Amino acid sequence: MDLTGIKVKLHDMSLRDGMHAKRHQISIEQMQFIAMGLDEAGIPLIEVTHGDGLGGSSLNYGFPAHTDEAYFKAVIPKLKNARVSALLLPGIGTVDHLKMAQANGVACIRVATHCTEADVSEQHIGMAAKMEMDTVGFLMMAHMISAKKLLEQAKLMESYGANCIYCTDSAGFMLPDEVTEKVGLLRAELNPGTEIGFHGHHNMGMAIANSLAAMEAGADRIDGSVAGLGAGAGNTPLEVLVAVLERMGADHGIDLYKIMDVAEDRVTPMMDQPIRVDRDALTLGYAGVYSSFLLFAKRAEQKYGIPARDILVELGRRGTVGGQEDMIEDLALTMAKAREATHG
Ligand SMILES: C[C@H](O)CC(=O)C(=O)O
Ligand SMILES: [Mn+2]
Repeated sequence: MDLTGIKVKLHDMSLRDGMHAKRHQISIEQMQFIAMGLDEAGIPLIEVTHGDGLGGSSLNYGFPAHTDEAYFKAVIPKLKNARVSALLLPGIGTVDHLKMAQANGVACIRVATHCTEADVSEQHIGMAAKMEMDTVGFLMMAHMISAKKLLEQAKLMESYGANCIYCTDSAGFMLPDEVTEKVGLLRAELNPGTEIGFHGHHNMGMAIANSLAAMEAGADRIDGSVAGLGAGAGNTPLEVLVAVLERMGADHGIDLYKIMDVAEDRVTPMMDQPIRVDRDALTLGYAGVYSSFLLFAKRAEQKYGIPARDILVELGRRGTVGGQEDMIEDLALTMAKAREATHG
């Protein structure tokens, strides 16, 4: 693979996808400390939002330590160069959230839908584009449909005004060939001016390889998290990706030692548990399950005595998708009752 001179924009997820791993409890001071480190290392884009996006604060998704608005007000004025993005899932986040984000200095809105539901993004993408924001369409769980179907959904988002479209491997299920096929088709068929992005999870240990495959297939933006802080086994670990890109001679614009230090000195010390491919995280990838279900399944294991792995496998078999977090406890309870009926 030759990525010599290939330009890529790295987008940090530790303060948004990382919120899942921290049960949305990152403090204001931690947010500022990490964001400033990322900025100094040259990361151009930093996502700051509840793990489930603007308006995610709820019983279903989890209540955060602070509001999105409080995080924006604390973080954005501290940044010298980096711009901040916010995630928005239509139905959870509203147009009012979008306006609040822009008023607080958010430059980029990423409108996320399940990969078959791009049509629900029309209002939010249209509004963000009209507000002249960097407007991204983010197609989640992209392993669940064919490349052709993904392209159809991507074209819808592009037609609503998105200037960048993401292929999102929410379950960390994809292998490099699938990434090549999907990102390659988006690159070939979308408008040449539309950027392409890839968001990976490390559940099968493939996040770096998949990100490289995405770049080779034409992706302009790659998501990752420092020290991998993110849902499941985490996102593409940014400091590792930067080291690999450095070796390959790609044009990434990041200071390698500074990003390593952010990972080691700022992010790792605040992890509640090691972010690694443990058997449950591996099951997410293997069974194609939404990464943010991991901690819900682990909690259900504690409560009902059903192994998280069994719960996750069943969630995968049922084809559950983001937004169905309430199903996890329901399923664990059903499985516990069935087990009791069988074993007495
Ligand atoms: C709301 C999800 O956490 C978005 C995401 O990062 C993914 O689908 O992956
Ligand atoms: Mn993610």
